[in-house]
Amino acid sequence: MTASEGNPGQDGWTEPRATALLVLADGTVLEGFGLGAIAEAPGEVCFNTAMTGYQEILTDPSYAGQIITFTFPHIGNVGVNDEDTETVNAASSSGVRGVVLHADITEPSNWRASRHLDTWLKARNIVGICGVDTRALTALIRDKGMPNAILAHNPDGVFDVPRLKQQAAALPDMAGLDLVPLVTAAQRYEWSETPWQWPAGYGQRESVAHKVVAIDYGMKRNILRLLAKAGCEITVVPSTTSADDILALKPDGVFLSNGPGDPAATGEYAVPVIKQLLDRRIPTFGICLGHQMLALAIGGQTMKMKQGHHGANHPVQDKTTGKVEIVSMNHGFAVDPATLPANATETHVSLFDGSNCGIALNDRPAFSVQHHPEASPGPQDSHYLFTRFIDMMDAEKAKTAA
Ligand SMILES: NC(=O)CC[C@H](N)C(=O)O
Repeated sequence: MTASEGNPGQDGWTEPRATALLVLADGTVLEGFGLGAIAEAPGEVCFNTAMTGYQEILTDPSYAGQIITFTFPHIGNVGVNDEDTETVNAASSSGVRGVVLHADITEPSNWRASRHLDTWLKARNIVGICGVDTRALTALIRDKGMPNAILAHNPDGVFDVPRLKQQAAALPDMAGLDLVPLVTAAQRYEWSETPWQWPAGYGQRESVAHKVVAIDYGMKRNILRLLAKAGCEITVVPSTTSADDILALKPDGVFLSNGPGDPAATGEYAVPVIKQLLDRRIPTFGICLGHQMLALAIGGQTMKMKQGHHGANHPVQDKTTGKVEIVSMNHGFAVDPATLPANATETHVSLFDGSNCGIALNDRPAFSVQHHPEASPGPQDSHYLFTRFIDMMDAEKAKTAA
């Protein structure tokens, strides 16, 4: 059912009846028209300000347990294709649970499109709603923080609102939730694909200079492609892989991936492993959840943000160079810079709200950033942060050789 088709009201065809409801934990009910899967999806509602890249956003495993409200009103115009999916397991539907749109989805208009977004949402079991005043919902999130909610879609327009309200109010807080097990790889695998280039599409790594183990907390393909392009032979390992098993692969460096949920809730398996790798002076690079867990591993703390950062136009300053970058962001937790130990330096900061966006260790070869360089505007196949990681591995190799 789409908004343009509508549904008859109880007294005839005068009023289109709501076929989807977004029921917030505080009892607020937003009505609209259902899209995607016919189901009920619980999640934390965030807003994303990106004007493009919805397929990559909707397939970012970091969004597990969340419902995304797009502030850009027209989503779906270019359809979806078979190439821009970020989840490594293309069939995986364990990421985002729901999507809130202002306008109904139009017919796809793009030469790369292979499907309508609505059909694709159904196939991935993602519930959607359109016809929502997304500006008002965004304002609500900015005022009150990201609420829990249930997004319900029923083409018949019949909803048990009191039950939905009760269930929404009873949902657990995102703080304290470890969602990595939902999205991490079941088995280790090798990666050699490089970024997309006109006209050939995705390529294959040509030469190998470094061996990297990437720990999968919710890995995205384009990060792996940039590592491959930089000359890394990559083995991706599940999130619970021990430090001994990682060291047995003799890595020149370790990459800590992005991922969903509360970084502090991954304590038992992730942080102790990262600590051991740091003690062995393995060069380490972390992005987003990986950044937050590197901070935890050195004794820092993370905290829940009120509205989080989700979008493609966030200004971040690299304090080591003074340069300001416009970056992609997707996080609801942040490292508290006041808790960083003396052997760590804050390297990046958000110019939007001053929150921490990067750290480097002074006594060991390790650094990490909160934002997503592989998804940020600019020359993505040669991003300087990936070069920094390569340089770090080179420097450490030179040191051990000397
Ligand atoms: N993209 C990510 O890796 C997100 C990290 C973490 N789940 C957060 O929300 O802050």
